[in-house]
Amino acid sequence: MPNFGNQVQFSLYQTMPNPDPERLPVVYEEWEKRAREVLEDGPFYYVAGGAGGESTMQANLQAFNRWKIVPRMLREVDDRDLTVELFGDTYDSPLMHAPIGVQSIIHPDGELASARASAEMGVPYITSSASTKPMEEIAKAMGDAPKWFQLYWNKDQDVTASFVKRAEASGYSAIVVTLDTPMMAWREYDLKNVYLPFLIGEGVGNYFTDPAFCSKLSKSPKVDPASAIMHWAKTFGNPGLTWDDIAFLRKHTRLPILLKGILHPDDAKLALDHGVDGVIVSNHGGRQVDGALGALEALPQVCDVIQDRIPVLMDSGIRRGADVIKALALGAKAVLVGRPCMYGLAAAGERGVKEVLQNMMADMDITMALAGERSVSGLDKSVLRESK
Ligand SMILES: Cc1cc2nc3c(=O)[nH]c(=O)nc-3n(C[C@H](O)[C@H](O)[C@H](O)COP(=O)(O)O)c2cc1C
Ligand SMILES: CCCCCCC(=O)C(=O)O
Repeated sequence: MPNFGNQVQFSLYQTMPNPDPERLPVVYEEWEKRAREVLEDGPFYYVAGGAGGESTMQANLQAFNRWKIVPRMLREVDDRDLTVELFGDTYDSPLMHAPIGVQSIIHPDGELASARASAEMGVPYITSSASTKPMEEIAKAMGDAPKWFQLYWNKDQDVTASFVKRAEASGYSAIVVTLDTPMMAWREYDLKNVYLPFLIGEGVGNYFTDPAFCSKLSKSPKVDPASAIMHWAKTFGNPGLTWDDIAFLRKHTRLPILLKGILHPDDAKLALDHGVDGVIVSNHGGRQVDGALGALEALPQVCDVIQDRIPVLMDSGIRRGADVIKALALGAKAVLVGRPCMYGLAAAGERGVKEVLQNMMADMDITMALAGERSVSGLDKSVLRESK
């Protein structure tokens, strides 16, 4: 994909001197502002808010400011390579669409719009267990485009096993197990707004179409949705899980397993000891533990422990191309993009998500070139300096 960034940049400049007044934002803060304009308080703050006083959300952004790029000159950066290899597959770029549930609260097309936009951009889409649309429908909307499945480990092991089986059957090529959400955090805005999407039936699409889940109900979700939601609420989270349970998952799938939510180096070591295939350094976008460290702060230590034996990915705070470059230079193989895509979805549906991903990819490509690097796989710490 040589000069991808410049092509996107020129197509934006081509509208000079009369830019289309309807054109979509380029600036991240303007996407967020657009989302604020179109969404009610409940959904907007569900997306934009974090746990407690949101100090972790702030830490995520501040962590990127602590690292500065030190550009190199005269390094023949005309042809660039954004591709990355993960689990034997080659992806067009190191960007992935983060698993995000309940997207119908943001746009009526919900996950279908995000998945299609990701497919168009060659960005792997990670379908959330808490999607409003069933995982099979999302997979179908994407055709052969790359897709992974994110698992919320249900208290009912039959449901967990069934989700993994359905994901395999519908063409997902990796399982991302999110470990940091055994229960909902203390989210002040949602409590203030008395807003929890699941209680109005959003985010249960995968459960209400699951044979194992439905077999435990006395009436089908269609006949008695309120009881089905109550059953969902009782079984959704699984705070009793331990590292020993990873063996159960390994027994139920041949797909690569990645653990999402790893921040502590000791947990990185345990992940290796338990034979998983990858880890994702993440604090869930500051939505779970208030007062936690920024995800980028945790990345170098996790990478030190992993020592390239399995891929390390990261998310939480990726907003612009430079953030991607910093995360890759500190050892991430790829990054997950979360809230920016959701603001794109709110503002302009599928087109909005595509625009956000395309611009981030272009920005990343140009920033990499200007920093003096030709390929994402060549990025390392030598391009960065830590500012005290
Ligand atoms: C509205 C919303 C819903 C989310 N739903 C899920 C989910 O279902 N599963 C999951 O693993 N992570 C979920 N996440 C966390 C994201 O995958 C990702 O870790 C986070 O958005 C990264 O932070 P950032 O968006 O601030 O960069 C959600 C995040 C948001 C904003
Ligand atoms: C009951 C907790 C559900 C959380 C699912 C969606 C999610 O991960 C989020 O951050 O919101």
